[in-house]
Amino acid sequence: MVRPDGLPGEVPRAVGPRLTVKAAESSAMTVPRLRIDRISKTFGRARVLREVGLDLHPGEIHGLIGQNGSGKSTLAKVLTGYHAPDPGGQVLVDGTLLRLPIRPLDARAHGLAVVHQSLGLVNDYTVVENLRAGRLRASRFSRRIDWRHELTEAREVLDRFGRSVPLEAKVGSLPEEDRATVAIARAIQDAREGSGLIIFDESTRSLTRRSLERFYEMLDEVVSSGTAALVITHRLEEVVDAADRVTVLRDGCAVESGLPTAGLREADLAELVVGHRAQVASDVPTHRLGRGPAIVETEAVGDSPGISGAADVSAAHAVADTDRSEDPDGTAPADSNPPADSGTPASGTRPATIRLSGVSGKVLDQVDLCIEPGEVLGVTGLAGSGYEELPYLVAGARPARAGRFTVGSTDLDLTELDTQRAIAAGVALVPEGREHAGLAFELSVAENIALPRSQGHGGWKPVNRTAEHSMVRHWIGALDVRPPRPSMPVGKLSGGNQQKVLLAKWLATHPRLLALHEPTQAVDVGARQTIVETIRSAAATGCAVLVAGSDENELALLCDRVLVLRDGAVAEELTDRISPDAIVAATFTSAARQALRPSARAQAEAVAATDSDTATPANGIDDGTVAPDGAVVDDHDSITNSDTTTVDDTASAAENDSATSADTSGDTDGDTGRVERTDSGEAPASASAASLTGAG
Ligand SMILES: Nc1ncnc2c1ncn2[C@@H]1O[C@H](COP(=O)(O)OP(=O)(O)OP(=O)(O)O)[C@@H](O)[C@H]1O
Repeated sequence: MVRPDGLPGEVPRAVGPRLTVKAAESSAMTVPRLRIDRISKTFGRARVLREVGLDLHPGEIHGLIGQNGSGKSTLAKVLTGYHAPDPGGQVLVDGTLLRLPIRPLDARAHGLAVVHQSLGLVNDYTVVENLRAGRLRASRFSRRIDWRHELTEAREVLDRFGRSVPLEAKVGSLPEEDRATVAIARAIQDAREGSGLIIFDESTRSLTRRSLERFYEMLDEVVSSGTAALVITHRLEEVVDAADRVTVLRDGCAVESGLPTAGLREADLAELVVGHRAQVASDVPTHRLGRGPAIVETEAVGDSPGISGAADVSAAHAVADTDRSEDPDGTAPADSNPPADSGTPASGTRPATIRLSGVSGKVLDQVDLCIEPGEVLGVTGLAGSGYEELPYLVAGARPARAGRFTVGSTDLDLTELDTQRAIAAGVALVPEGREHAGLAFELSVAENIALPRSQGHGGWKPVNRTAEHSMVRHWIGALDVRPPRPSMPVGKLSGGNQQKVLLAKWLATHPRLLALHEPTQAVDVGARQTIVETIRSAAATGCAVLVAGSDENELALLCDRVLVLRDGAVAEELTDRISPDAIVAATFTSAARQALRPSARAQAEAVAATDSDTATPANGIDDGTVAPDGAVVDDHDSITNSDTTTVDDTASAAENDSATSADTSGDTDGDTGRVERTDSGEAPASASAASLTGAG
């Protein structure tokens, strides 16, 4: 069937409203909470948003999806005033036209909150400081901050999440899931009943299944008062399950705007995202290689001295020796850098089984496992079960209490392993949290990819620029990094493209063991396929791959074998029929995944059933089929915390930033020698302000 809009694929089915009753009533009766009309944005000569239009209704959860680099984060940043849009567009909140570029104070006054992809936390601040920044109150008498009160407030906010995050820990020392929890909780605490809207830019990406379910429970509560939410995500299942409607960006254009999600499947959304049929987890064949060695497990949960943060992982890897001169049997891949770096290991590599024995960390206790060359082994479990530690322990990035790493005649004591030795032995670690542990954002794509190979044992090695250039080009091509410009600062790439660079950086070392933590986080459905294929190609050349992940879809796509951990030990091994459902069942020891937003789904299905003959058109929801009474409209007065002492005025910092972000400075394109005009105001005035505004 040919679509009227000329796009590939079938016309999406107009399957009737899947809105919650309140959202549907509101949409029929009220002005949109947010209306974006013809918003465009150009960086230099690249137009990354093209006349985007989108309505967000009171009480709805609206998904925003699209390929990496399609402009989702840019749109979110336009809405907070971080970017000035091109002239010509409009943004209205509850019918009120906002001045463009949006002033952060205006955004705030209209109840517009954003959790940016980078989470916007200050790593050196504690959890309570991050949660309460901008809201801290001084005692009336002493004029000092009442920390007891602040702790109570912060605890209450986190309790809603049902996740215990240490309130006085520095945020930089927390695992990604806790960091995401803090950022989301901070936005949700500001939600004002019946008004405002919250934008979540890929903020759920590091939430494990339970936390995701809890997140949507909370969000459901928040939107049921009339607040609206825009959820930017690559997890299509999240959109199908939890969003009322969805907007799809492709190359900066809204190819669908406000499409009801009722009746849509992940595959439909994938097709809309990439423009053609793409593989999703439900397409994965249920048979798998299933060639795992026997597993030995033990029970008790151990304790160990504190784990050093992952923040130093990248730097340590970067300065580590890549000569592998400590490799006693000479089986480690050589540090060759062939011009046509095809991804095959250097000659002389003899694939050998990797044996990990008695591995104990903070949670892991005496775990034994083997990974065959060419095998992709997944490890998963509930948060805190220990699976997240494994990649870091084998890469020397966190201290092990005990354990050995054996491959060929190389036998390493994990308690003495550091990142330099691990790299020398052919272990590459792709950590979670690329922002603070994986990439140097100010450096170019080429510099990041070349970093692990650029330093030798005891000093700098001469660099063969030609070989390096072709190696970098090879990996940019293999992983389809967009735009394919080696000279582009990594910080200016979209999140998914940054993830591809991170992977390229370590694949380029031709590791013998590639240890990955959440490797397809924040990548779109098409890029996920590319990454999966690239990892499998590395495996096909003899690399052993260890994937620690919480995303059952990713594990099902990628792995030959999956180990499910509980309480620091291997509890189950899946060797065949590795489907997302099988992984979830083994992880939660329950039969099925819970729906993310069961109440809304039930309501939507009921509405869809009764109104099936008056189906909603694909391009809008105002079909007048829903009874008008009970619509939720709330007036929203601007908030000014005049009676509170503010320690950090994030809004004004962001405003300061947006004032300077009017496309004035040049970004030199090293490939062409051209100077391109780009947004100069990317870095807000101070690091803390940048973090707190969250953009970047
Ligand atoms: N400050 C900037 N200067 C130049 N180009 C930029 C800048 N910020 C973003 N871009 C480019 O704009 C395009 C859209 O990026 P954006 O981050 O909005 O994509 P996205 O849809 O959020 O992608 P992802 O899903 O990977 O996060 C990308 O090509 C990106 O490289």
